[in-house]
Amino acid sequence: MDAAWPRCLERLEAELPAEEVHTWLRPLQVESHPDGLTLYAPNEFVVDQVREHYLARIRELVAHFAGSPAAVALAVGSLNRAAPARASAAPAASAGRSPAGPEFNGNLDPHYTFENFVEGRSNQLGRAAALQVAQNPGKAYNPLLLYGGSGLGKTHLMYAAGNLMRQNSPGMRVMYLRSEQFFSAMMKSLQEKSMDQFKRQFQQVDALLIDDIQFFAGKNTTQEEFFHTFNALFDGKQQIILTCDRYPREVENLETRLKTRLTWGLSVAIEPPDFETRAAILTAKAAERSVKLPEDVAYLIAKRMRSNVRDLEGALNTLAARSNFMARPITAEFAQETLRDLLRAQQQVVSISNIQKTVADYYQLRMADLLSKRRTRSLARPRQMAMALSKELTEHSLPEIGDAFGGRDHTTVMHACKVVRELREIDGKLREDWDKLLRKLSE
Ligand SMILES: Nc1ncnc2c1ncn2[C@@H]1O[C@H](COP(=O)(O)OP(=O)(O)OP(=O)(O)O)[C@@H](O)[C@H]1O
Repeated sequence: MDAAWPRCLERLEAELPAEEVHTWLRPLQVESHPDGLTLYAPNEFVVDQVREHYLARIRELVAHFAGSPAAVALAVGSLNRAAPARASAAPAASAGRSPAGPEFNGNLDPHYTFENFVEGRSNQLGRAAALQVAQNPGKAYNPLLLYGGSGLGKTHLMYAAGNLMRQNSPGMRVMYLRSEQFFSAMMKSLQEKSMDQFKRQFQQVDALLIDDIQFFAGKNTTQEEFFHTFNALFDGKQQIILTCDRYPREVENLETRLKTRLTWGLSVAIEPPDFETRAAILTAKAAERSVKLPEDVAYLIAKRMRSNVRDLEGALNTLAARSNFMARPITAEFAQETLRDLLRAQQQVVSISNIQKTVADYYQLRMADLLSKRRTRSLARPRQMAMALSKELTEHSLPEIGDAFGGRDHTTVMHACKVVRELREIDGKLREDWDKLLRKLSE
């Protein structure tokens, strides 16, 4: 019976999307008996999801691998200790919360930590804020809201904060939920008239981490419920960490009072990583997976793929798999060949003229002025920005960029890149302009 579960899980991994396995099945702990298994889930949401969507298939597979009929039971709890019956769970005032229940021990992926998060200018603030919160939960910033485009590391930072909180205080009850999970659990509780129980779960946590709250847009009942949950946690000084794909005030169909609450604490933007950070992420991920990725290949991919970190990882995975499969080392040529379509698709996005137009629009200048020989400051700085962006975002050489800017010398372009790089360090406004332009051009 002991071997049945790992084999069953392996089969389910082949049958189901990785995310489902990761969210619902991997957190389960298994206890085998002579006549079957008990699967312990970290909380009731997981029990419900597993029962509803996977239990029948799990039963089939366990019977198959055990070679005999087998009973499969589901329960909230862990191998060491089953959870007390729900009804006896103490309603929680902050100070009087009961000791850590096993129902709060799951759903955080331990793989995502601060150690394996690569820091760069695009995520420096977010990382620092998440670290602060993890070290002083409920005290530093509440709520902490991380916002920004898809695949930029928001969830990674959120997990890292949760994992560090648990590492620092092993009894700490940290609950991670994607907004969809909050929504479906709430709907179910409404149907079953068990809202008290639903609410109690949140009152008992020390930290609640909710991912992708833009999902609440247009769902009024969920927003209402979340609003109350939020207030109760906030009043109890329980830490709240949230992520959103944009600044909450820009999310349509989100109640104003909720938008206000969400930004009460600290809101930090996570920006697309710059070239150096992209290369460092690739190198770190390759090392983590023992993939031999030469520096020039890391630079090649980082230069061309600017959209998000998830795509970078995808490119690395593709390279590693093909290199393994074909028993060929990863070289620049191999990478060009393997990632040809992917790189071409990315490269088409930005041309120098596209950059010039975007910069001219941004600073409300005419193209002709941007490309002219006039050197007034109001023109010179935007021109330097456009040149530096062309170097950052395209494959063109310095002389080619000079040519495209009204026939300027390549040393002028080099100087522009240097000026912009230095100013980005000391001039907040210019840094903001740079980030906004990068974002516009990477969309
Ligand atoms: N700075 C970084 N260092 C290391 N890995 C990173 C970094 N940024 C992102 N990643 C990785 O990129 C992948 C996508 O990140 P994550 O899931 O956190 O993105 P997200 O911003 O939450 O996106 P979404 O809004 O789509 O959920 C993860 O595998 C994560 O580990």
